[in-house]
Formats: sequence, structure tokens, C-alpha cells
Amino acid sequence: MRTDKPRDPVAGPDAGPEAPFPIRLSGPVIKGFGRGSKDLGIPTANIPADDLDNHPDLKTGVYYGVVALAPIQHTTENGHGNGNGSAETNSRDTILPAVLSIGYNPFYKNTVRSVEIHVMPPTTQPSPTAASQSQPTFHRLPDFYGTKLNLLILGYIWPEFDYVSMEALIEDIRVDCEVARLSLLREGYLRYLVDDGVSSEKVDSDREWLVKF
Ligand SMILES: Cc1cc2nc3c(=O)[nH]c(=O)nc-3n(C[C@H](O)[C@H](O)[C@H](O)COP(=O)(O)O)c2cc1C
Ligand SMILES: Nc1ncnc2c1ncn2[C@@H]1O[C@H](COP(=O)(O)OP(=O)(O)O)[C@@H](O)[C@H]1O
Ligand SMILES: [Mg+2]
Repeated sequence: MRTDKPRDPVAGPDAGPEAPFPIRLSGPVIKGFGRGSKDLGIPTANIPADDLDNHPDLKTGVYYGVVALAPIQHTTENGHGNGNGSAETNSRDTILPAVLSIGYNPFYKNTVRSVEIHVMPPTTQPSPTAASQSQPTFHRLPDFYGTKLNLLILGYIWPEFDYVSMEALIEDIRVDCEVARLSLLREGYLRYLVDDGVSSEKVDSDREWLVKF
């Protein structure tokens, strides 16, 4: 059960991700238990937990990182629409900040492990989950079930807990979003979101992997 421990504003070393991070996970967005949006007002894109087999030491808990979604393909019918019938793509390949949980959702006592990612707005926009907002809300995009999602986990925040109420769970996830955002705003992490032109080959190759579908 969660105690009233004060929260650290950031998680992980200031200089940037340390081993075992960054960790690459990817998969199509699948259906979860249908609770994220409906019960909590916090949509989470669930992906299969299969890739976790490559990381047997990764503990359950709350993490932050960056994600990219495969571009939407609009194939026009009968060659009409865009003049040549080929697939059009949008520009959804931007890298976005994310906060995620890996585990069994102790509040709901799941028996299978899930990987659930809440995609946050770009760090250049005001945070909808900031405590200063009179009515904090969680970021919502049009549904993207079935879309391939690439995730780079950059740091660990803390464990998953059971909670005395749903309100307490929601409030901690709100703070998780703020911890993730502030953690990612540090130079050693921001370079995964924005090309700073001076990063290492390793950071460049992780960014390239993120937007390759
Ligand atoms: C950042 C974050 C932190 C979470 N922390 C917890 C937690 O501590 N305990 C818990 O039971 N569930 C936690 N969850 C999971 C929520 O309970 C979960 O998103 C919800 O059950 C929705 O599941 P669904 O996608 O299967 O509908 C967390 C989710 C996120 C995105
Ligand atoms: N900000 C967001 N982060 C993650 N998923 C989002 C977001 N906005 C919309 N979605 C969509 O909401 C879907 C539903 O999430 P959720 O309510 O957790 O249902 P499920 O239990 O099926 O995962 C996600 O799969 C995704 O298509
Ligand atoms: Mg979900």
C-alpha cells in the first residue's frame, strides 16, 4: 500500500539515462481492460508484454520515456482522392513524452502483466496535469488502436502500488506525469525528444529507431 512519502520532482540521474536504459519496446496498440479512460479518465495505450522477455531483470513499476506512433496510412479508393491512388501518410512520426506502467495494476489485482503507456503532450505545451491547473486533465488523442508504437524507456520512477481509493490512484498518476515531464526536460533526456544536433551516435541511432516503422 502507498504511504504518504513525499514525492521527488524528478527521477533518475540528471546526466541522462543509465544502464539498463534506454530500453526499446514496441508493438501494436491492443485492447486493455477498458478502465483507463472509462474509470480513471487517463487513456493508456497497451502494447503486448512480449518484448519484456528480453529484459528479465526489469522490475514492475512506473517509468518514463519517449514514444513515436506509426504514421496513419490513408489509402484512397479506386485511385481517386489524391490523384494516383497511392498511400498518403500524415506527419504523426513526432517523438512525444510518455509515462508508463509495467506490471499487474495492484489496485485492480490483474493476473497478467501489462505495459500501458500514457502519451503526453509535447513539452513545449503547458502541462494539463500541472498542480497549478484549476482542473487538471489528462492528454487525449484520437484513438489509435492497431497502430504500431515504438517506446524508448529512459528511467524508472517508482513501484506500482495498491491504493485506498481511485481518487488517490488518479492523483498519483497525475504526479507521475509531472515527474516524467520534469525528468525529460533535463538536457540529457531532452535530446531524445528534440534533435540538438550535438548528441552522440547512440542517441541518434535510438531516435532513428523510434521513428522507423
Ligand atoms: C503512469 C501510470 C502509473 C500507474 N500506477 C499504477 C499503480 O500504482 N497501481 C495500479 O494499480 N495501477 C497503476 N496504473 C495503471 C492503471 O490502473 C491503469 O492505467 C488502468 O487500470 C487502465 O488499464 P487498461 O489500459 O487495461 O484499461 C498506472 C498507470 C499509469 C499510466
Ligand atoms: N494520450 C493518450 N495516451 C495513450 N492512449 C491514448 C491517448 N489518447 C487516446 N488514446 C487511445 O485511448 C485508447 C484507450 O485506452 P484505455 O482507456 O486505457 O483502454 P484500454 O483498456 O483498451 O487500453 C488507447 O489504446 C489509445 O488508442
Ligand atoms: Mg489502456
